[in-house]
Parts: sequence; structure tokens; C-alpha cells
Amino acid sequence: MARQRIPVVLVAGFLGSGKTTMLNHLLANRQGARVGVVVNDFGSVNIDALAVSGQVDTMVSLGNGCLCCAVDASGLDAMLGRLSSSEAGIDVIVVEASGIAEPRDLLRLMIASENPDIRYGGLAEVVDAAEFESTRERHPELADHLRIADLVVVNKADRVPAEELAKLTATVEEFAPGVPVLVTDHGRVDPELFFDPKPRERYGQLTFDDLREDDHDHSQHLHAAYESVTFTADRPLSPRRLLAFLEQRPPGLYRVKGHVDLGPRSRFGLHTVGAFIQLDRSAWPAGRPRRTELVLIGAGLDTGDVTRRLTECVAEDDEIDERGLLRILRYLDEPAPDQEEQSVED
Ligand SMILES: Nc1nc2c(ncn2[C@@H]2O[C@H](COP(=O)(O)OP(=O)(O)OP(=O)(O)O)[C@@H](O)[C@H]2O)c(=O)[nH]1
Repeated sequence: MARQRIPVVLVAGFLGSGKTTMLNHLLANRQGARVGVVVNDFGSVNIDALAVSGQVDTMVSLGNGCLCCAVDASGLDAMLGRLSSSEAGIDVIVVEASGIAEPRDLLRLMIASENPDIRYGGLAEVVDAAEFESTRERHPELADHLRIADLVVVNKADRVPAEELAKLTATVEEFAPGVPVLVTDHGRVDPELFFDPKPRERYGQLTFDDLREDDHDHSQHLHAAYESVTFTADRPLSPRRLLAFLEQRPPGLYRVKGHVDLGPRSRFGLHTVGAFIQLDRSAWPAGRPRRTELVLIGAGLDTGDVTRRLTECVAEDDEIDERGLLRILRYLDEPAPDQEEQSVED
């Protein structure tokens, strides 16, 4: 069985854009998922850590200094190592970048990590709608940040008239073509964009969440809308066409999760966040039908178009496209040669 890797979500944005507010919203609405948090704070007063410490399950602070100044990934890796250990029982890790951290450096640190228990869960860039123009003037690198984001959260929509907001959103989309943009206030984005809520355990001991039930912030349950598409196919997909779909993803597509049938070998788990694609290989569970089952999530998605494009990925014949398979296997997480022998043949 393939390991369940823990997604690591990066939350970036300039000072005061609403990162901590969004983090608090995610924590308050985590619906049973256990969230680990890494806060990259500055100075001696750990304000961000204090703001979230009331709700978080496991808190690891980076202490003084800027994460992006670290020469290698060892600092972050150690933090992620502690949070991803099986004893911690964490389902998702959120790294809140400091208001002056370079998201690109953070992303590099994350991707360079050799921790086998985690996977990249996406970079959300939080933008202050009310301060967008002035931030852009002071920090021209904002355009760069938007481009590398997997999801842009335009926050503080309550502080800007609708017309201005529409103009601003169009500017963001110009900077970051194809990147989904969610407009919200007080960081109210749906946690499902980042992690999967867990069904609450009803038997046995009370869970940590049951004990903390009263802490849940019911006033913040509204959140910015997104679309999702479920796609299933009983015939294998063409690896070549699926790869083309993933590499030229439909505008607004943020996340893909599920598993795909690419011909008579293994079952491929598929996770994508923005442009990041990861496959892992496992055997088909006994007694379960071999079929592709995917959930696709995005903002501003043309759901009909997504379904149509995926339907076109279904292979026309039973011939195995070995070359196409090789190309898509570039995204395989563990291309260990001996796995070939372990795969289940029809
Ligand atoms: N009106 C309004 N205020 C907001 C919204 N989101 C956050 N705020 C406020 O904006 C201020 C900054 O929010 P934070 O969440 O601390 O921002 P941050 O990005 O974590 O800030 P740094 O850690 O300094 O980079 C706080 O006073 C929030 O209460 C919003 O949507 N609307």
C-alpha cells in the first residue's frame, strides 16, 4: 500500500493581508482533521503563535529568524519531521510564511525536503484587497508571488466596493493566468480546498474534537465558494492525454485527487495542486473494481468543460501506450525499479 503522505500547505502574503485570520478560520472549521502549524515568526514576541495557539493541536514555532534565509531545508525539515511523525497523528500541516518571507524560497525549501511522509499541498497567496495598489507599488515582486501561487485568496473584500473588486480580480488574473482566485473576507475559505475533513469517530473514546466542540467558531462557517467535479471512468485513461490535461489544466483548476487506471498495471494515486503533479503507485485493492475516480476542485471552473476534457482522456483501445506511460511516470513519487515486479498484472 502506498503511504498516505501529509499535505503541507504554504500560506503566504504581505504584512497584514490576513494570513493568520485565514489560518484561524481553517483551524476553527477543520471538521475533525488534525492540523499541524508552523509559524514563521519574527522578533522576540511571538504574536502569530499566540494568536493561533488556542486552537492548534501541535505547535512548533520556528522562533527567531526568517525561514527563507535558512541555507538549506534542515530547519523546516526538522519541524515537518516532528509534525509528520505517526505519533503526532496530523492530517495536514499549514506553514504560515512571515509577511516578508519570499514564497519562492519557501516553495523551494518545501520541494527540496526529503521527508517521505509529506507532500506539497499548495501555496495560497493572500492578498489584501484594500491595500492591493499600494502593496503593488511598494512590492513589485507581488506579481511574481501571484504567478507562483496555486491559489490566490483576495481577502478583505468587505473593505472594497464591488466595482473596484472586480477590477482588482481582473488584474490578479492577468498577473497569474489560470490560477484560481477566491474572493473572500476574514479569510473564510473552505477548508476542503486544503484538506479533507474527517468523518467524526462516533464509537469508543471521545476524540480531541468532541472535547473541544464548544471551541468551534460557528460564526465563521460561511466561506468563499468553489466548484468541484467528480469524474469516473471504467475504461483506462490514455496516459498521454491525461498528461496533456494536467499540464494544460483548465483555468481555475486548483486541486485534483483520486486514482487513475492507466492500463494493465498498477493503480496510480494522483494528487495535483496547481502545477504540482504527483503520482504514487499501489496495487488495486482486492474485490474493488478497477476504475478511475477523481475529484477536481477549483474556483471559476467550467465544470462541463472539465468533464468533457477528461472524457476525451479515456483510451480508445486496449493497446498500451508505453511511451505515454513513461512520460507520465516522470511524476511518479518513487520510481523504484523493483516496484515494477510488485505491481498487479491482470
Ligand atoms: N475588515 C477586514 N479586516 C480583516 C480581514 N481579514 C483580516 N482582517 C484584519 O486585518 C488585520 C491583519 O490580519 P492578519 O490575519 O493578522 O494578517 P497577517 O497577514 O497574518 O499579518 P502579518 O502576520 O503581520 O503578516 C487584523 O486586524 C485582522 O483582524 C477582512 O477580510 N476584513
